[in-house]
Amino acid sequence: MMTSPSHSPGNALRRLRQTTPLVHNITNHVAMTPTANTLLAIGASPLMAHAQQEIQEISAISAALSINIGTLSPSWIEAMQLAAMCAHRDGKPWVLDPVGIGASSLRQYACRALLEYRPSVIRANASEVLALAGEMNQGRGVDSGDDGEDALERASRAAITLARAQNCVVAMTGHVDVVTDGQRQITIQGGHALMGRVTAMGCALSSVVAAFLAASLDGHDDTLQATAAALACYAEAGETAGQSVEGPGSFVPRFLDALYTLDADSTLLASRLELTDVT
Ligand SMILES: Nc1ncnc2c1ncn2[C@@H]1O[C@H](COP(=O)(O)OP(=O)(O)O)[C@@H](O)[C@H]1O
Ligand SMILES: Cc1ncsc1CCOP(=O)(O)O
Ligand SMILES: [Mg+2]
Repeated sequence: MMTSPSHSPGNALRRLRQTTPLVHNITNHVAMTPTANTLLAIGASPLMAHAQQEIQEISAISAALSINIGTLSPSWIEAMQLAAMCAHRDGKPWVLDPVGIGASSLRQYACRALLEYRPSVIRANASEVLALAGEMNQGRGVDSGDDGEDALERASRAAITLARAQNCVVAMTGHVDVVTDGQRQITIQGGHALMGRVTAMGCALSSVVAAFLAASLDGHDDTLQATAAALACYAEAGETAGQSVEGPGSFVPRFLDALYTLDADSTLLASRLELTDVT
């Protein structure tokens, strides 16, 4: 449960829909269209832009930034650094998605460079969290690895270590989601196994987190609460979509519809969250 009703995921969703925050995305080739559709479905406004020459102007009009290293190139890394620098300088929230960081030294270099600009949130699967926390883990390309209880416990500890080291919130997703700022931890239940069978679900979620930060940080929720709200909405939509589909193909449109029709008054949203202090 969240600490007070005013911090409920439903209220955060309502604020997002009322404010339609513009989210600047520098994301990968695979995730661009799914991410834009996902942001539109939940009620935010997407903008994809990665040319260095326009980053400063785009940054000036955006409410939040989402950077995703899924399909890197050297010129994109420079654009990412510039965008992260602008967000950091202007006090705007930004999210880093370290897709497949264990898979190459270019990805590791890019993340190291980007972490200099202090992301508000790192949103990653367990393999990526382990790799970023320095617990050598190559993962399986862009996907997560073991889903067992011991693996979840180990990855949760790594998420806490990472949150403390980077002084940010870490949102680690999988069959259970764990969000931590290093002192508190919120677990989020829900979603559907098919979410792991559709590409760019995590990438799009990172941008949804950015949208929730834009809508909620201004005197409403803190970064941990806003991130947990995003994950609760995603989990709820995923669970709803998964109830009546045959496979990944039909899951995608059902998921977009479920985000679009998500009921901000649903009591299920807050019940998905469990807050604990970290020892
Ligand atoms: N087995 C699962 N059961 C329920 N939800 C899942 C499952 N696998 C992934 N998800 C959900 O899918 C979304 C993307 O998470 P994840 O697959 O960990 O990211 P990525 O696509 O970056 O690897 C999250 O909302 C997560 O909760
Ligand atoms: C398959 C793939 N390859 C490079 S980026 C990408 C998309 C990864 O998406 P997600 O991390 O959301 O599953
Ligand atoms: Mg991912």
